[in-house]
Amino acid sequence: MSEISERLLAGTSKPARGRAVLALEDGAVFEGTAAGAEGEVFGEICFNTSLEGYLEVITDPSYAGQIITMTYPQIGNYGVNPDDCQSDAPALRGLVVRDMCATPSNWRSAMSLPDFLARHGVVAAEGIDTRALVRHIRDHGAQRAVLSTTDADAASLVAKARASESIVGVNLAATVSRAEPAAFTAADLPESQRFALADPAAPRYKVVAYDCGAKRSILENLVRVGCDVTAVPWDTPAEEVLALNPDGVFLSNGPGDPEAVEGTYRQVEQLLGKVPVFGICLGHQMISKACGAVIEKLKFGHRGGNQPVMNLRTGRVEITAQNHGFGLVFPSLGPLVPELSAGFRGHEDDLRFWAKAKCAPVVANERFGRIQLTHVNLNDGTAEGIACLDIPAFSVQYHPEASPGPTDAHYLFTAFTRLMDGRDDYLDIDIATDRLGGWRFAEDAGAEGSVA
Ligand SMILES: NC(=O)CC[C@H](N)C(=O)O
Repeated sequence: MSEISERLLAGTSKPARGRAVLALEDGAVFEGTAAGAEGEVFGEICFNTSLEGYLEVITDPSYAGQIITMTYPQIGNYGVNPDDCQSDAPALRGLVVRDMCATPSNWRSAMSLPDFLARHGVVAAEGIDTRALVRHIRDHGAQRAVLSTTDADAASLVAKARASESIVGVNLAATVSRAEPAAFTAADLPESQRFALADPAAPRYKVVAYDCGAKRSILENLVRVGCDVTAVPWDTPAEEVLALNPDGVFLSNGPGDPEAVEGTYRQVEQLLGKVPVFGICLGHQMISKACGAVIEKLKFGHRGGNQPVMNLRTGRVEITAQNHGFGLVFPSLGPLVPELSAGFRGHEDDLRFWAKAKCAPVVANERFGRIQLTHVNLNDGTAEGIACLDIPAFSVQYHPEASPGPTDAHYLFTAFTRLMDGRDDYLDIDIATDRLGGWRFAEDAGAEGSVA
């Protein structure tokens, strides 16, 4: 068993029993039964709509500071497999489900989910009316909350939620980054996934990855498309990164408020234009911040595996995995360039305008030249991706690595390799030939770049 798997499975704590109560700052209270560690935790209450993949959600460092409820009612059915984990410990503060399964049935499972949560100190509740809770969050927005197995008094808990710290303005990336640089190579790919995944491409690109709480599967996908990855701490000075002479720099996902991660985006300002850059989620927000953009807090965010996104350059729609609570305000990047923005009438708040206009609009950014809006969320018209046209850099707000979720957007990893190859058409990949890239049967489909 790998060192990481051992750490993930260590411990002997048993799940708490008895009542568990969730209280929100607006006074809403939900009662259930304890299904994880004993204790009392504070965090932002959010929901995730994935039908499966609870383990990837629980161990995704981007959930630091949050209490997550799953809309899918049965959680834990297939147990805990360390190879699916996205980091070596859960980062979220608490978990709320309708029905927790304590007796999983799955040949890959090493233990039950309640045992796993108890061992890692994650407070959890089951038996909560999660449909009511999710509707409440949708109507009233994400907010501060407390989940407790030690205090069952509603008034006391609501007061505690109101007195708790907001995640806004807090640098949570620093809490889940790494202390030292480390290589991530083909040797780090989990053995047990070989039955489904193609062998990685031979390493051709030296990539430095800013680790602001990177999901393992992102690093794995970079390796699979031929990157030799060195993961570095979130605030590594740009000069140190450039001294490594990389072919490209990758900016990872990460938790919390991007405004507070100044130690990363100040470095990105120095890197843009000097080396090809690709960012995912928080990484996309870091590129946006480096370009001087405004980032807004979304009402309740996008978390799940069924978010439709249109690639405005190709007109293709991808079903994507997402996890973010903040988003780029695209118009804040600069004024539109009329001759590159067909149907131009000025900036539109609802970016679905550009989907209807069949146009990927371009703005003139003061710092880095022309920037194109490449991807739009079709549910709510928010920005999901940008590409710099005068320097080699692009980013997406969503998760091409999925884990959990659909693999339609895998082509973006291939696109990064094409960017490092110096190709102007790096983003114009037909997802029909690359959407399964990396999976073993993709070899037959002729997936580009992702198989050896
Ligand atoms: N998954 C991520 O990288 C999350 C990005 C950021 N912390 C947000 O919530 O918007």
